[in-house]
Amino acid sequence: MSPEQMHPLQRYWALAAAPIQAEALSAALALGIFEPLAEPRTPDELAAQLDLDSRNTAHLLELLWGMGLLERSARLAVDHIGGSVTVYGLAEVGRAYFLAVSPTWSGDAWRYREARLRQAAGLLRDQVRQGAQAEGGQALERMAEQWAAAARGQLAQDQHAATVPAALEIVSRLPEFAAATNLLDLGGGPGWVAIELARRQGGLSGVVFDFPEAVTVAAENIAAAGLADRLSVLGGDVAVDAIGSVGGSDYDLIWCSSVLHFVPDTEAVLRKILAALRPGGALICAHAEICDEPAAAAEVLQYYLPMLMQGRHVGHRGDMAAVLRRIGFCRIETFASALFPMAPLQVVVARKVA
Ligand SMILES: C[S@@+](CC[C@H](N)C(=O)[O-])C[C@H]1O[C@@H](n2cnc3c(N)ncnc32)[C@H](O)[C@@H]1O
Repeated sequence: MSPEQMHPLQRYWALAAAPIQAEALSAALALGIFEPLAEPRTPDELAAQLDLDSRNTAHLLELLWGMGLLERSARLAVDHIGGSVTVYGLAEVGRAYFLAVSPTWSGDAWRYREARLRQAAGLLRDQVRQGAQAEGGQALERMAEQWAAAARGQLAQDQHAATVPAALEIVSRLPEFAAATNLLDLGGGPGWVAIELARRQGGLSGVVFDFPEAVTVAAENIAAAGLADRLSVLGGDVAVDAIGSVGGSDYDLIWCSSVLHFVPDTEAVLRKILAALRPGGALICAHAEICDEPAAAAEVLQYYLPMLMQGRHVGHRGDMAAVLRRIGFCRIETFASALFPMAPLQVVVARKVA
């Protein structure tokens, strides 16, 4: 049905109903419903296995099927007299992202996002009335610890499920990638982007820069991946500390995704990036920008409004490219990438003059 055929109130009613779908997924994760459904089962079989109410298990499975997480099919009844019974199994998306044994398991990342957004929604009214609450002196330290915890949890899951495949796709468009030797993954958290780029391109060495607490996680992952001879870590605050080099040589590729929203002065960090690149080197920056088209703007804002209300930076479409041009980057390309699970991100590739 096209949007013109929908009742104008439908999208607002859908907002009121969204917590039911969110809770259905939340309950499925909490009750461990996806694991047994790796093999198709009837609602009765599943309910018996997990000690659940049979009737309401059937209702929940029907909604999860409607949400695209499960597949539904008919199976001949055991006694062959009662015709067929309905069985539910995992759909592709359920198997890839919500089965705990999957390498792209994203259950914790989804739960984290859902809880954070619910919490942020609860603050919104007061933030509009009173503005952002001032953060105390311990704020940066606490934030660095929270990012380190994220690097062990939801951020690693996000990287395996989305950021790494997106990064591999994005660099495959870049003529510079095949010849790149020195990479910086700026604000790289657990470091999986650097690790997978290094695996893809055997001539690549590099550095993962992040808060000291977070890069210890990256260092562990690099060691476990057997790449400690090519990748190292550097801990610091990008707003104040130097961002290093590879063995004294400038970087020829800098990857920076979803980091600059968190720094107080984006332009200052971009100037630092420009200085750290060798002539002809490229920055790839993936980040959210607010679009001019209303529905697309709402899609971005539903995730980033809480950050804006805390006083963080989220620019409008084209802002980042304009700053990069102004401070001296050249050959700037911009495109939207839908390979990220929240709203599409803007990808800006910008080069230092050769
Ligand atoms: C949203 S995560 C993105 C991580 C990674 N780039 C990705 O796309 O998966 C933001 C990262 O930026 C790092 N970060 C934020 N502010 C920073 C700062 N001032 N200095 C160093 N790292 C920072 C955080 O620790 C975190 O790892």
